[in-house]
Amino acid sequence: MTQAPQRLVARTTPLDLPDATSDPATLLDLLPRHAPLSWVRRGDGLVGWGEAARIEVASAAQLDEAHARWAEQLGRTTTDDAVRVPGTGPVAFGSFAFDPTSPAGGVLVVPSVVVGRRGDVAWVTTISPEGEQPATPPTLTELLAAAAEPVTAPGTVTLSDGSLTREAWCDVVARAVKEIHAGTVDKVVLARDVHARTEAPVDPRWLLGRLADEYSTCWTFSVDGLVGATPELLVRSERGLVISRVLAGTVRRTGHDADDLARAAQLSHSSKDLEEHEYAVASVARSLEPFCASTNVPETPFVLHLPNVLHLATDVTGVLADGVSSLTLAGALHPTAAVCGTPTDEARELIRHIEQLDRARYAGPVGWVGADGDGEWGIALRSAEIAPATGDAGSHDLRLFAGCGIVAASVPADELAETEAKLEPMRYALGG
Ligand SMILES: C=C(O[C@@H]1C=C(C(=O)O)C=C[C@H]1O)C(=O)O
Repeated sequence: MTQAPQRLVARTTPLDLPDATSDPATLLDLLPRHAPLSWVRRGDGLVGWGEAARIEVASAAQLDEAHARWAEQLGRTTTDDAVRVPGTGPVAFGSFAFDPTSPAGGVLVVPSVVVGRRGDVAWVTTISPEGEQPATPPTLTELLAAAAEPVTAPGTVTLSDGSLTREAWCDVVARAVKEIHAGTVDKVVLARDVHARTEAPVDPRWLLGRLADEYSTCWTFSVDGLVGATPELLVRSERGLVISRVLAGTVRRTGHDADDLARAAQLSHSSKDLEEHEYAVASVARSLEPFCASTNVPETPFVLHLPNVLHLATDVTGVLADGVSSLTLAGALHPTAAVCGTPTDEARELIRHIEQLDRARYAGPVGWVGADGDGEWGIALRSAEIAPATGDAGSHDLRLFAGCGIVAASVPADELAETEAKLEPMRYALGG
C-alpha cells in the first residue's frame, strides 16, 4: 500500500520583480544550480526549486495516474493564495517519457519554492510540510542572495555519435520511406541522439539562460535533468479554454532575411510539408474533440520563424465541455503525429522496431499543472537530457535529441540536415 502523501501548506504572496521587458531573464536568475525547475517564455512563467513532494509514475501512459496522485496530494494541502492567477497556489512541474515502455517513466515535482510572473503580476509560493512553513515569505533580496552561486560555462564541448552514426540513421529513414510506400504507415517521426561531453560540469542555468535569450518565443524548460526550449505547445488549459500549437513541416533558415522569406513562401506551398502538417493537426483535433464543446481548427497553417528553422504552425483552440485536468488532456493528446506519426499505433510500433533509440523524456509532455488542473504542457523538443551526476562534482554528459517527420517524399540526406538544424538550439546553449 502506498503511504498517504505528507500534509503540505502552500502560501502565495505578491513579489516585486523587475519588469519582464526590461529584464526578461529575472526569473531564471533566481534559480539555484542544483535541480532547477523552469517553464519560462519571454520572461513570464514559473521557476522553482527544492522538493516538497515528488510523484513518480511508470510511464507517459499514466498521466491519469499522475493526475489522481496530484489530486490526492492537493487533498492534503492547505492553500493560502493572495494573488490568484494561473500558476499561483501549489503547482507541480512534470516530465513524461515519450514511449510508455521506456524506463524513463514520468515525474511530477512539487517544488518548495516557486516564483512566477504573468505580465506585471509576480509572486512567490512556498510549499512546506505542515508546521514547518517559513514565518514570513521570502523577499526578492533573500531570493537573489540564495541564488548567488555564479553560473558557470561548460567549457569545450565534444560531440559524438549517439545510438547510431549519421549514415546508419539515414538507412533507418530510407527503411521508413519503404514502409510508407508499402502502406504500413502514412507518416512516421524518426529521431536521433548526439552525445555531448563537457570540459566543466554542466550548470543547467547556463543552458537555460542562453536558450531563453536566443529562443525567446519558445518555452524554456527544465525538469529533472531534461533541459530545452520547445516551440511546440501540446496543450495549455486555462479557465475552460484550451490551445495546442501544432508544428510539422520544417526548413532551415539561411540567416538572410530575403532568402528566408522566399523559403517561408516555399514552405507554405510545399505539398510534402503540408501533408506532414495536416497529419499532425488532424491528430490533435481528433484528440481534443471529445473534451470540448467546440473547437476551432484553422484551415491553413502560418509560418513560425525561429532563429534556426521555419515551421508550418497551426493553433488549434477549443472550449472545454467540463472541468478536465491539463494532465488528462496532455495524456489524451500525446503522442501527436508531430512526434510519432499516422496512424499513431502503427507509427509507434515502427519507431520501436527501427529507430534504435530510447527517446526517454525527449518528445514527451513537459510542463506544469496547478491546483485547479489548469496548466501548460509542451512537447519536450530542442532538448537534452543531462546524465545524472556521480558524486558532488556535477555531470559532464548530455544526450541531445532531434527528429523529423518522414512521409513518402522524404529524402534521407535532407532529413539528416533537418535534424542538424533542430540540434542547433542545444548546441548553441552549450556554446559561448
Ligand atoms: C521531432 C522534432 O520536431 C517536430 C517535427 C517537425 C517536422 O518534422 O517538421 C517539426 C516540429 C516538431 O513537431 C524535433 O525537433 O526533434
